Amino acid sequence: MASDEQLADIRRRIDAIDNQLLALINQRASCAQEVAEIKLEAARRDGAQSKPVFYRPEREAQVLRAIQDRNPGPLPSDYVARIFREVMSSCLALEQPLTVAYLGPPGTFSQLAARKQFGQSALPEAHSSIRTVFRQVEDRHCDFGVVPVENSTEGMVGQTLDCFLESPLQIVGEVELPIVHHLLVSGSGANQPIDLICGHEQALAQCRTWLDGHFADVPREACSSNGEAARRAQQDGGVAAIAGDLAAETYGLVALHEAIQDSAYNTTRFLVLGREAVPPSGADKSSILVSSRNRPGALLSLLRPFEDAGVSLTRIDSRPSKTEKWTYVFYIEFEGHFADKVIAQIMGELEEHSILLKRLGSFPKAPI
Ligand SMILES: O=C(O)C(=O)C[C@]1(C(=O)O)C=C[C@@H](O)C=C1
Repeated sequence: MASDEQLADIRRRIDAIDNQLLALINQRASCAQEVAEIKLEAARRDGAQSKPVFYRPEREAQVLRAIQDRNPGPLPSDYVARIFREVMSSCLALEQPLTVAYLGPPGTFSQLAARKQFGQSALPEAHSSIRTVFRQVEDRHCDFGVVPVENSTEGMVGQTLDCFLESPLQIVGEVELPIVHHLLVSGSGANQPIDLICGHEQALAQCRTWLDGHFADVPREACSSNGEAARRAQQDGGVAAIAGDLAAETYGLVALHEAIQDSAYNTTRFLVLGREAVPPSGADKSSILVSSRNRPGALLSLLRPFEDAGVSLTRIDSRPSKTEKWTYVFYIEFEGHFADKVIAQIMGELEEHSILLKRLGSFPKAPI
């Protein structure tokens, strides 16, 4: 068979498969609509004042894990999972379009994290501070929120932990993003000398060695976000921004130098904020804020129950309590769900040793 005919034959097969996919995806969407009806009916029966929560992070995590486990290839499992994330995002939009507050302006890694968690069919809303993202969800202006919590090179984001101290919100998910920074300039500034480099303070820190090696004499200025730095570069050809692909796309910038972060493993974790607790998904983490009286062995008494029960801690950090001098609140993240018997026992023991114990939420481990 001549190659033209071979090509035409394969394309006919692809068309036939696409038709099947189209029919199946729409059948799936109809099922999601039926699920929505059942959720609405249940809420009416319970006399709920507000709309039911259609988004089920634990169910989405289970679907994505099952898809990855069963994937026969040749597509890699994380590609397949991303496709199914989008399918669920579209199905959910038929049930209820979600609004998601994130740390803006448009083009930040927080926006990218929101997209990774909720897909393209959610409605992202940029907000100017981490505190405002919390408030948007607390006041029901947005359904969910996405905020950064830690970076692999720069550590914890203190502001996020401080907000949890005062907020009734729950952690309902986590998102991990590899952070790749570029040195971006406006198209018109590509041949112009750079007289200022802007970036979020964490971005500047994450690229410090590279900047010292390549632009030691150019002043650096910290901005409120990478998106804001990109906006500055768009307006002024002499300004270069440190930001990622989404910022380049959003503000029409070009990369003078790509992937300038000092660590190849530079990763940021984000937390997804919601108003309701998430049931177990089968592979979960939980977070608490806990504080004990300032006495010898205090931290040990908070950690021992985890060790005795053989529960792995995935993160521990401290913040000044802000109520008393030299007292600290510990942010502890661990494997398991508050509904697990062993975790409930640990919480019981911690209650005895602590002066503050706040459960921030149990949530599915990031499936992709
Ligand atoms: O199973 C549900 O509760 C659904 O609403 C269906 C579905 C899906 O498309 O699979 C859609 C949205 C939810 O976040 C979880 C799953």
